[in-house]
Amino acid sequence: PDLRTEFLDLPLANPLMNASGVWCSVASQLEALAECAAGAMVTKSCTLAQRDGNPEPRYRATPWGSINSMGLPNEGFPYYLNYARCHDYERKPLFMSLAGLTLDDNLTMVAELREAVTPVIMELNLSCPNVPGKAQVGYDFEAMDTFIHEIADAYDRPFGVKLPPYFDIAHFDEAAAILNAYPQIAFVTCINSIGNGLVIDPVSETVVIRPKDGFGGIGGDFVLPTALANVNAFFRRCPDKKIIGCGGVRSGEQVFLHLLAGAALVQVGTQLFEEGPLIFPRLLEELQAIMTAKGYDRITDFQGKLKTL
Ligand SMILES: C=Cc1c(C(=O)O)[nH]c(=O)[nH]c1=O
Repeated sequence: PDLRTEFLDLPLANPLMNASGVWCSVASQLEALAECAAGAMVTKSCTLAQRDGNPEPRYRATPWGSINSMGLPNEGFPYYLNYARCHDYERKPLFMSLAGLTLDDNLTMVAELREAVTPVIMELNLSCPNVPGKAQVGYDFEAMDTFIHEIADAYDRPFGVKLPPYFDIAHFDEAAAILNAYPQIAFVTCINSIGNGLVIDPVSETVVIRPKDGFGGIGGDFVLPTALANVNAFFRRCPDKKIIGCGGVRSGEQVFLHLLAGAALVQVGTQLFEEGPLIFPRLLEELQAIMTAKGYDRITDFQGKLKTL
């Protein structure tokens, strides 16, 4: 079967990519992603200045997924802009995730990104759950509208937003109404981790990560139904935008489900953290086996064709 696809008129070898934050913080990781089998890649969300992030341990894998409270550690915007200037865009598209701590910081980064002659695709992160004292913009619809309005004005190109998971139909409606007011928003990435979960070790009777009394973003198997719901909810509500699916992908089957639910591309986070970039050939093989078994020749044979009862 043919796994080729396209995104914003760019050809991709396949619909897979990393989730921002995983295997994409430093040049050696970005180079590994550029060389691996994934069809695209995204950088770690960056702030204007370099950040150390939260104290360790700040990530833990569990049998059903992961918990993290990294605290937005990153090399700073100039580092990733420099990588974007050196990236081989013939090989695969590069997305750049921005997560400025203030609207002004985001505007500063966006203005510079606009001036930089590079075909990088901006993914604006509105959903970081782990910066102490910073509420998620994605859960404050007024702030979200203001952020998007200002950033759309400052950036003259199509861009996307990374959203937190929503759990209420009224919130899907309200978030989609904001996004649909901005044709410049070409894609929506659903979901970021489910914020502020708590993993407890029954033997030591202790939390498993140091920051925030052990509270952190949840990823992995556990978030799959929520991820699929958010992908499908925005797929239904934003017909003029592409949806990038993220959450709960550990095998070709979950890639298939995200595509069926309406995802154009599919990001891998927790399982990439655990397995490394060699996960991508495995996921592609597994997806092709599913497509062969079902008689699908290409992605568009089933993409977005989820059936209801
Ligand atoms: C950008 C910060 C994020 C982080 C983090 O750096 O703590 N963790 C997540 O699960 N999602 C984020 O968006």
